[in-house]
Amino acid sequence: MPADADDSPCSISEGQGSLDEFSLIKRFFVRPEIGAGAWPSSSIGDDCAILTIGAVKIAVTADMMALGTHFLDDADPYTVGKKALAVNLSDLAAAGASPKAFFLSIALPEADPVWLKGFSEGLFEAAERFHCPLRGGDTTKAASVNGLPGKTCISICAMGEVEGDSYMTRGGAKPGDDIWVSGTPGDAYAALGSIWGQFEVPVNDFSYFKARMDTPTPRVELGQKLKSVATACCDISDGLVGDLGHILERSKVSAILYWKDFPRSEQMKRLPEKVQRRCVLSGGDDYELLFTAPKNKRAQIENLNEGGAVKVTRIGEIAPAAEPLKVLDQDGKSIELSKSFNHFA
Ligand SMILES: Nc1ncnc2c1ncn2[C@@H]1O[C@H](COP(=O)(O)OP(=O)(O)OP(=O)(O)O)[C@@H](O)[C@H]1O
Ligand SMILES: Cc1ncc(C[n+]2csc(CCOP(=O)(O)O)c2C)c(N)n1
Ligand SMILES: [Mg+2]
Repeated sequence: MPADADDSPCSISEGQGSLDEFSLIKRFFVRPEIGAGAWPSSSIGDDCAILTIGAVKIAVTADMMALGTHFLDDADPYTVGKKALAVNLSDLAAAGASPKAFFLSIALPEADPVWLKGFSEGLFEAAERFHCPLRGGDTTKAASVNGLPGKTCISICAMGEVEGDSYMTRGGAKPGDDIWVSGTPGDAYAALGSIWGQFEVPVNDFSYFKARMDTPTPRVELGQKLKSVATACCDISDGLVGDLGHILERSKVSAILYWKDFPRSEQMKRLPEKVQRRCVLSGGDDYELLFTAPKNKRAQIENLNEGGAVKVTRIGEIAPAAEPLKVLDQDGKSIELSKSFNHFA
């Protein structure tokens, strides 16, 4: 369905006076439209830019990942390659676009054939699975600084086909809409938080959580099915509540979420309640889809769970903008929220 485009030049939230990830984008990179003759697109702030090229629209996204910031320093190269493409395809999924091409730019401290073999195998496994060929890119050396080796940094730009006006953005959620999420968010952070020593997970469950962190499945097929019913959609990279905040801001609405309704993996349910809330609500690295849809689409959306590769679950509803975003526990009390991921907060 045609999504509501937000044409204001500055629609990314600015943090509380500080220069966090989103306030720096807004302050330094969001500009009024200058492109006479350029391919039109709505303002920066969605998972993908939807570019109109004559009668055709394409979805374009770019995601950079660095060892140490997005991957543990000793991450297995196969995992790095596979996840690097998967997170870009996840942005295409959030737009309901079908992957068609990607470009790879990579900075390497050294030309290590063992690392490159593993990386390229992971990368092309994801490319083949989603029929998305590599069409170009750039390769440079990550120079050492003050005697310290440079860090591997990967930037991928992925492009997808949009069918007519059928695509999703973060704008378009309306008061009264249901809020849905795919899969079981929080699992990836259960691995990362335990590696960082913030909490413990049962030894037998760690490999499940680690696999969810290392090998997210971009919900490309689900995105295609949702584009005709959802009013807004995003993927969850920073954390569910933080990413929902982007939908709320773009759509100029608020939301109430019901913690008792949140889908949780069996492994997640074995963790203490406080840890579950931290992981599921604000963990990040989930690459599940978070979307809104009118109540009269419930049966149609629930039908997707018949034979679909991933379940979708209703977790709340969209409220008028005047209300603050709330997550309520089973007694109707507001849950205190941790911050979702933000590179400079
Ligand atoms: N340096 C930049 N210049 C222009 N636009 C940017 C820049 N950095 C981010 N953006 C845009 O700002 C918005 C938020 O960026 P962000 O990387 O958080 O995207 P996201 O989809 O929320 O996260 P992810 O990429 O992890 O899925 C997106 O629309 C993105 O295209
Ligand atoms: C070593 C290490 N530290 C932290 C994280 C978590 N993490 C990094 S970036 C990000 C949000 C998405 O990134 P972006 O906004 O750049 O697309 C998250 C959840 C990780 N996976 N590995
Ligand atoms: Mg995204």
